Amino acid sequence: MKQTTKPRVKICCISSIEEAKMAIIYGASALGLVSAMPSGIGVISEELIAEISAIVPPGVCTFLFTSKQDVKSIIEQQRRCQVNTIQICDYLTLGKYQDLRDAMPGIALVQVIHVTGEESVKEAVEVSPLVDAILLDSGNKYLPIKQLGGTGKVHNWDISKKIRELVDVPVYLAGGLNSENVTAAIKQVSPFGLDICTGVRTNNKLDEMKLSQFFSQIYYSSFGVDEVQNFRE
Ligand SMILES: O=C(O)c1ccccc1NCC(=O)[C@H](O)[C@H](O)COP(=O)(O)O
Repeated sequence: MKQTTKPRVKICCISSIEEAKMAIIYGASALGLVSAMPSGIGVISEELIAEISAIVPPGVCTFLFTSKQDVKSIIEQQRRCQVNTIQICDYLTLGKYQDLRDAMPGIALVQVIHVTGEESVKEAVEVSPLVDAILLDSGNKYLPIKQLGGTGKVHNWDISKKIRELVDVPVYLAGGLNSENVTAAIKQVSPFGLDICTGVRTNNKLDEMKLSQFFSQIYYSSFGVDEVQNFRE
């Protein structure tokens, strides 16, 4: 996928209608709604996910983060939560992506790849034709208690860049982003989208000042990028 000079922004770990409204006002193009996970601080109930999802205006995507690995449970979860995008944070063990597509036409599928090393490149390239987007994060699904996101940690962006260049679907970059490193992230990886949780929060609550700084930084980062011509070709 070609580089993106002005990335979309997904604000994650949304935990109330007020947080959703704040993120949208500042310019979020997507909201991340985290359902049951083996670890992490961003989890909310499916009832609350459905409530938040219901007030999101057209043009803003609602991502359901799921740790479920079988398609039947994922389909049931989407029906309960009424989101328009499913973010699969682990890998599928029962069923196929096509089963999800058949059961949920119009619902976008995003597969998370936790970037742990060069092996992540193969993983991303193999899964990319089956999904609508890839999200590169810093979790570790091999730990005794899996970490599937919200780590606040940066991974190796050289690998992320390589993945972005090799796959034909949009790539979101996640993991430890904040207003201080986002310019470097955009320059180095040029992802389609940015995903942030910890970097815009204080004591687990969405922090308006950090949110504002993050969006301002992205706005300023998009000036002076000399690859715009490239993108237009
Ligand atoms: O935040 C959590 O508790 C969480 C747990 C398991 C999967 C996802 C989770 N959060 C949502 C995200 O995927 C984050 O937006 C992403 O990992 C980036 O997080 P951060 O490094 O904290 O910005």
